[in-house]
Amino acid sequence: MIMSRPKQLGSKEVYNISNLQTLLVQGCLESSKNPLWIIQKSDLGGRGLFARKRIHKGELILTNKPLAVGPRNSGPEISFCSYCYETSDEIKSCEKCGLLMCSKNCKVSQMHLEECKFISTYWKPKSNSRRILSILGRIRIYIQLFLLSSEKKEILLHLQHDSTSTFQELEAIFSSFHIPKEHIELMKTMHLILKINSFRIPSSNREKTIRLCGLYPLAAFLNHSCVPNTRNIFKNDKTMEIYASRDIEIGEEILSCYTSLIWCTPVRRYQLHISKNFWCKCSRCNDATEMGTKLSALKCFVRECAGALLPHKPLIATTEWCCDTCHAKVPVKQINFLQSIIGSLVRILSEEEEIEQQNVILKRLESFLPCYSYIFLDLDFKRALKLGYDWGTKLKELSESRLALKEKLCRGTLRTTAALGAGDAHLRGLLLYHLHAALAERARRSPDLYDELKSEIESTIDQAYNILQGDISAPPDLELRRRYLGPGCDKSQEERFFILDEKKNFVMCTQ
Ligand SMILES: C[S@@+](CC[C@H](N)C(=O)[O-])C[C@H]1O[C@@H](n2cnc3c(N)ncnc32)[C@H](O)[C@@H]1O
Repeated sequence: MIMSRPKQLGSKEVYNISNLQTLLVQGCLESSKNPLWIIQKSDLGGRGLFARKRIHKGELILTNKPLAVGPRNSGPEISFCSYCYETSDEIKSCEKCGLLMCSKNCKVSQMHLEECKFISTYWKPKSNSRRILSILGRIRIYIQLFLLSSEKKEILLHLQHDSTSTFQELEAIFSSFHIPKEHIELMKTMHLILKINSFRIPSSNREKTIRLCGLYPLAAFLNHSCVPNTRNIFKNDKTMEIYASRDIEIGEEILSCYTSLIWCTPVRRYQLHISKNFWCKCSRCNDATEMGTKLSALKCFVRECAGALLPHKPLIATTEWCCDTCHAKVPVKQINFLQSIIGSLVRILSEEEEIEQQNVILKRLESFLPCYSYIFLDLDFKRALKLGYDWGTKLKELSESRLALKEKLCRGTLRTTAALGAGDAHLRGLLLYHLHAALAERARRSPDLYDELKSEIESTIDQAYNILQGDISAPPDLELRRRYLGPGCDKSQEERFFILDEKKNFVMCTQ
């Protein structure tokens, strides 16, 4: 049970990289014995995974099972099963350990039996109140880490940890349970490791589960880039698969993205600093124009000038901003002030569900922001996905103009993500799916248009399928649409469009 606290990553750990490679290959047995990756020292920071051979776009690079999965820290206090993480009102606590569970299946699972023994032996709740028992479910991720095999624990202790984090989130636990002192110390270490290395697991489309994160021992060695060359897929059993989102050359670092591709440089860098404790220095962060997209831009303050203000030295937080047309310079203080006003408007915008109301706020934002600002891109992306799928209106019920808007938003957002060099990122898969859905709906309404739209209807669903297949958050009818509306289907037009009938589609998707 005793584990020593990992040291800060230093030259000794880098020196031990070949041992680490062996440890990871042996400890992550789900990966092939002849991996496509090798662990090496990275210029970005610490160690990273590098391509041992040329990896082609779409190729599976690695498969990784989590060491532990648990609820993300944030989130509302809702009742959920500590094992399957489904939300339910039918939750009862185990009379031995107090963990809350929804069914006998969860209660008799091997995992619960082991954890139940551990909790009832070492951790005593100070009361049996529901609040305290629900805390136990939220910290099961630590219990899973305590119970790892010695081989897996060794990998865990090689992971980088955040030396600056506080333990505020753990205080509620320490004050609610009698926990041995050495466990408290270990939980603090685990907390630091989880902060830097855990991955958000997307929510499943089928079950109502709470928001989860997982610790993936091999994927934890992937460094970050704001223009990554991989995408992650999470399977139903929470296994992660990493695919190449573009071709990766031999010796090139394999990079993941810890943040949103759509956000602009100052926002991404700040979020990475807060969440993962580093200032990103990747090629996109170092390019003020972000591959020519100018997502960070503000309108120039000089009257009559149609130029855009961009950070002069984007890696320096205090850098002045310069106009790309009249070359006027603006101190960062003024920029920060304006950005805080924009931030308040964006907060109102994100709470507003009505497109008409959103448009009023957008008009105000247009006074400060050029049309290519990331704020409009982010909104376009959300609207493209929600139109016909959320806001209480189904695709079939969308007006002609809203359907055309959905198509336009998908195309515009796809163009910008392509300019960023994001390759076959997850977000491109979603946009292609929604573009396909809008085109197919147009052809369903006007069958005469089918021949004209057919090849794009087919290619968009085919590409979306190749990117999203197998992911727990993929649209439920992805596979069905590809089978009926994708390339190579020999059914008649009428038969192919049969699946757009919602009731039949639903029955077939759940079969
Ligand atoms: C999940 S770990 C990645 C593996 C890590 N390099 C190691 O040696 O264990 C994340 C940490 O790696 C470093 N890192 C990852 N990507 C980076 C980047 N683009 N720029 C600077 N540091 C980065 C940061 O210290 C970050 O907190």
